[in-house]
Amino acid sequence: MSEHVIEVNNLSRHFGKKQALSDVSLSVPEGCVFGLVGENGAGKTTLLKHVLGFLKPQQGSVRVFGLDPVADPPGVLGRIGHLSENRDLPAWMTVRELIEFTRAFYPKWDPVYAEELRMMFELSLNQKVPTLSRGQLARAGLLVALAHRPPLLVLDEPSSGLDPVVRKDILDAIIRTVVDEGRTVLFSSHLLDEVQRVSDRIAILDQGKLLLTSPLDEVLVSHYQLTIRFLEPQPFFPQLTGALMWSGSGREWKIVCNGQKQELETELEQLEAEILDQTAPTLEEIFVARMKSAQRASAQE
Ligand SMILES: Nc1ncnc2c1ncn2[C@@H]1O[C@H](COP(=O)(O)OP(=O)(O)OP(=O)(O)O)[C@@H](O)[C@H]1O
Repeated sequence: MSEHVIEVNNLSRHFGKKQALSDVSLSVPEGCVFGLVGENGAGKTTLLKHVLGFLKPQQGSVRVFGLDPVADPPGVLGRIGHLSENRDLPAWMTVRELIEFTRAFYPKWDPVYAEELRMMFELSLNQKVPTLSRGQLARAGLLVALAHRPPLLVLDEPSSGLDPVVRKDILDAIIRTVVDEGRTVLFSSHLLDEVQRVSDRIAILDQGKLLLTSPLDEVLVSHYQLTIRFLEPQPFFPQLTGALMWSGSGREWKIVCNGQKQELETELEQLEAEILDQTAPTLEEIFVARMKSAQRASAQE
């Protein structure tokens, strides 16, 4: 098997006139937590469905464990723990039946771990699936995704419906345990602080296009935030190399930038502007800056 658990090459997908994915290429190395981020409708679920083999690529290819997930569903799905966006669990079952039913599909099901997770998630065996709250549904979905100790976990918005305490304590613990055991996690999330906390690598999707895919620490060190003061008030923010997003008015502005600082510093000198402060932006600030910059670029096309 290649060292990449998932390889996506030039994947494109449209639904009617809607281009949901456009020439997306990325790879997920073994043993990594890969966070997939993007606004609503960016194409995250569509990408995950291709990884699971639920959608066939219209263009490009997807390989999971070196296999085509559409051609070999047992070879791929049997090794994946999956939490879907809609948590679509069988509505007629109790939690006990859900556990027994799912167990039948997985020879490597670990009943002791399943029980540990059930206790941790405070799920009662006799509760019926339709009566579970959103948070309980997510926890039940996570339980059945995890209890066969799959080498790959694919989680679509795992935090959605979980309260902050559960989210932080349980999700982080699960994700770290999975990776400490050498397994791999691919998850999508809107919660950028969470993605920053747990991910080794990230990808940002914007309207079906891949804006960036990189190790998280590289993303963080290649962006910086400056507070600058001009000699004279500026009616508009001037063009500056690497500036992705700016806010402010008059003489003082805050900017989020990407890339080498040297060129920007020279430009600031020429504009008689001084740097008052430099900080490291959070992933959320970088994400917003990248989206704004992409929107400006597409408005100019
Ligand atoms: N089966 C489908 N039929 C028609 N359009 C679809 C279908 N599935 C997805 N789309 C469209 O493709 C685009 C990408 O959808 P997708 O669900 O992948 O986005 P997402 O990033 O997961 O969004 P969210 O964060 O809201 O879950 C959206 O415009 C969506 O409406």
